[in-house]
Amino acid sequence: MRGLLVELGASLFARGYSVGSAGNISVRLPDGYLMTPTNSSLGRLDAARISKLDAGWNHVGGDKPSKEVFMHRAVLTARPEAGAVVHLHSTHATAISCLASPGDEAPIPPLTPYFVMRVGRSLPVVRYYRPGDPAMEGEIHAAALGARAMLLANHGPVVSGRSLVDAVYAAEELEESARLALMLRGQAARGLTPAQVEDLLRSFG
Ligand SMILES: O=C(CO)COP(=O)(O)O
Ligand SMILES: [Zn+2]
Repeated sequence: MRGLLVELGASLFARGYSVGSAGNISVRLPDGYLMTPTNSSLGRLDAARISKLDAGWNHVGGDKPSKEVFMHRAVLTARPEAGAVVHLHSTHATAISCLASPGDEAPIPPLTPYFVMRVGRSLPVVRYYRPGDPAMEGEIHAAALGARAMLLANHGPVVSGRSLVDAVYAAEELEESARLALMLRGQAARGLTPAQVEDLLRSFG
């Protein structure tokens, strides 16, 4: 699992989904959690130094965990089926999180099937909190009860998945869908119909 985390972090970084030391990833284990260390670059994670937390979220190994441990705890506690959480500052999803009126439940319309299949029906926007602020935990938990992914206002996306690979795929799909939504702004785009969305959720949800 550590090797996969290093590989996927490097892949996200190489393709520009994260820059500098932005973003963090957590993975649920049978006896606790792995988390990327604070101030680490997703592009250069060291498998041996990845933070280990026990089942009570106490730091028990590796470097000091991400300052966003509350964000990851909120999602993984709200969604027992989730195996991993990916938080990025990917450009287009973050741009949408900065819109004055992003739309509370559908800041990105259902334009393509893979957005619906990987991200789901709703994408709440959680109000701005300073990075690492423990006060965000309650609202993120509440949002995660009804959604696999969310946008943090003026910050970026938080995406969960059944597995680490699923969470990464969903984070990538969210970013590309945000890019499409911005490209199509002001144009007469044809989104998926509610019936098409329901069909996708029934078939792949
Ligand atoms: O994205 C980040 C803060 O929101 C990065 O923080 P960490 O380096 O502590 O993981
Ligand atoms: Zn962040």
